[in-house]
Order: sequence, then C-alpha cells, then structure tokens
Amino acid sequence: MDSIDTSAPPEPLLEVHGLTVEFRTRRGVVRAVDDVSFSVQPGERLAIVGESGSGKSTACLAIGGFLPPYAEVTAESMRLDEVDLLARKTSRIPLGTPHLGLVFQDAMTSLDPVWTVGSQLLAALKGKSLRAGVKESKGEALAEARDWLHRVGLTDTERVMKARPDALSGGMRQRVMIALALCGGPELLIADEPTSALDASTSHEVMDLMVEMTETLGAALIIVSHDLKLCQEYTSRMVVMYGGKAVEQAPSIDLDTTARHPYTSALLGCVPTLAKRNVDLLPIIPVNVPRESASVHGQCVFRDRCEFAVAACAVAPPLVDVADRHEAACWVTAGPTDADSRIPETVGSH
Ligand SMILES: Nc1ncnc2c1ncn2[C@@H]1O[C@H](COP(=O)(O)OP(=O)(O)OP(=O)(O)O)[C@@H](O)[C@H]1O
Repeated sequence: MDSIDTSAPPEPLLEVHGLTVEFRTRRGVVRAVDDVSFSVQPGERLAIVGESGSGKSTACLAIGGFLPPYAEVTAESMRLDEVDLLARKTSRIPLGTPHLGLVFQDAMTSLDPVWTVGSQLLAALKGKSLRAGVKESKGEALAEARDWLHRVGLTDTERVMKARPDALSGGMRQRVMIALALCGGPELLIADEPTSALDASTSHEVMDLMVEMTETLGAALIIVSHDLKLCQEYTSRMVVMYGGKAVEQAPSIDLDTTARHPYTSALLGCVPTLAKRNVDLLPIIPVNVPRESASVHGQCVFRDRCEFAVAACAVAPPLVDVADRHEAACWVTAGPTDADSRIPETVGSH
C-alpha cells in the first residue's frame, strides 16, 4: 500500500496578509494597494501581473521598505522568513541585505550615476561583511566584486569596474543591478519590470540570468511585469492585480484555461498573436460604468468606450492616453462568471 505523506507543507518564505498602501496626496488619498494577500515558498518563482497603475510596484516597494514616508502601509501581517516586515524601524533597507534583493525597471536611475560600478559593488559587499561580522581585505573584496561581474556575464571586468553606469549599455546596467541585488545572498529577489527597458533578445538573456542565478543561490524570485507571456514562461504561479486588488492567483502554466476573473481573461485576450493582427477591438469586460464618473476635467479619456478600454489599457498603450489613464475615475464593477469567494465583486478602478 502506498504510504500517505503526512508531512506539513513547507513554511512560506514570504507571507503577506491584507496589505494596504495609501498615499496622502494634495488631491486626496490614493489607495494603491487594497487588502492584498499572497505568499511565496522558498525557491519559488512568482509573477505579479497587471496593467500600469494596478499597484504591483507599490506592493513590492512596501515589502522592500522603499516607500516614501507619506505612504501609509498597513497589513494583518507581513513576514519574510523570521523577519516581521511591519516592525522594521527604518523605512529603507539597503540593496543586498541577507533576506531581500531588488532589481528595478530602469537601472540607469536606480544605480548611482556618480559612483563607478566597482565602488557600488564594493559598498554592497562591505555591507554584507559587516552584517556577517567578517573582515574582508581590499584585495579579497575586489576579487569578489570581479567574480560577481563574471557571474552575471560581464567579461570585461576591469573596464566595467571602472565605468560609471552611463558608460554601459542597458543590458550591461541591468546585469550590474542583478549582481548588486544578489551579492548579499538574499533569500528573495524582487525584480520590478526588469526587462521593460530592454529589447526582446536582451530581455530573455536577463530573465534567463535571474532564473539561473536565483536557482543557484536557492533564492525565491518575484517578477513584476505586465508581460503575461514572459511571466508564463519563467514563473510557476501568478498573482493578477487590478485596481490595487489581487483579483486572481493561479498556476502560470494553466492560466489560459483556468482564468476565472473577467479581468484575467481580458488580459490574456490582449496578448498580441499573429492570429489577432487584424483585430481592431480588444476583449471586453462586461461592465457597468456610471457615465458621470467616467468624466475627467469634463472629458472622459475613454469617451463612451470605457468597457473595452478597461482591457485595452492593459497592453495597448496607443489606444488610450497613458498620462490620462491614471486620472480616469471610472469605477467599474464586474461580477465574476463563476461565483467564487476568492474573487471580489468589485474589481476596482482604472
Ligand atoms: N509615490 C506616490 N504618490 C502618490 N501616488 C502614487 C505613488 N506611487 C504610486 N502611486 C499611485 O499608486 C497607484 C499604483 O501605482 P504602481 O506604480 O504601484 O502601479 P504599477 O502596477 O506598478 O504600475 P506600473 O506598471 O506603471 O509601474 C497608481 O495610481 C499610482 O499613481
């Protein structure tokens, strides 16, 4: 007779329960993240997907402790390994902390423009040595910095060490960011739109590199992106965000067939394919949009086509004015096709 595995499932590495983030602005309170819960297992690769403005980056910045002081972060609990992230004393944690590494969208603005790559790597390695209570000689630290550049695929290490970020290509800068984020030996790497500033082939190289390196280190990876196909290829599970809420969580590979929320289906329907090259209209989420609230400064950016703009704004920026998209106060309610308690009836605003 087959034995039944009674061992308890592994403890999640990251657990987020009821995360809410509000920004107090001159124009009022913006609830960017609304009661979001998810977890990440050790070594797991999770994607957080959704259109621009859905709250993906804000949720990750809250986890990393990188939000500005005027952001109000509340949660039932938020824990990374043994660390209570809500109890952090400072609002900032340096890159390369033992638990968490971050790779941002635009390495040009994330790297220090004045310091050389070598100085930035040496500073991160010094932080790691201090935390571990070990003393590394300058020669050892230089050798380790060069080794990290090698590991992320940068071969001309002497030149790269002495270069400032503006002297490197976009792909090289992103590799430097990955080296900086990983050199502290994090258990979790969060990559926020790590490839959006790169061309298609460099994007795949950078994604392959992050996956390979996190696997080698045994670290978990959260990829934040609006590129569903890329996330399906590289992650095992997805959290779909819409209007600040996590409206769906599903295995990445099955998402095409198991998507239950109308927004997820619409997002998937917006992925460009050759078969859809002549299609004018993108998928529609059946919605009930109060016309009066669809007006901003007297003119709705989506005019009388709010219902299809909801889907269109996800992946088709030319169809809507990106700057105005954030301004549109179109509250949209959509009932899920299949009643499911995980799916909130109100899917949010766009
Ligand atoms: N510092 C801030 N102050 C005020 N509002 C903010 C701030 N940062 C983000 N927001 C607002 O919070 C909402 C969520 O933004 P966020 O950047 O998290 O979305 P996103 O899904 O990551 O979008 P993108 O893919 O464009 O980065 C948006 O309405 C945004 O305008």
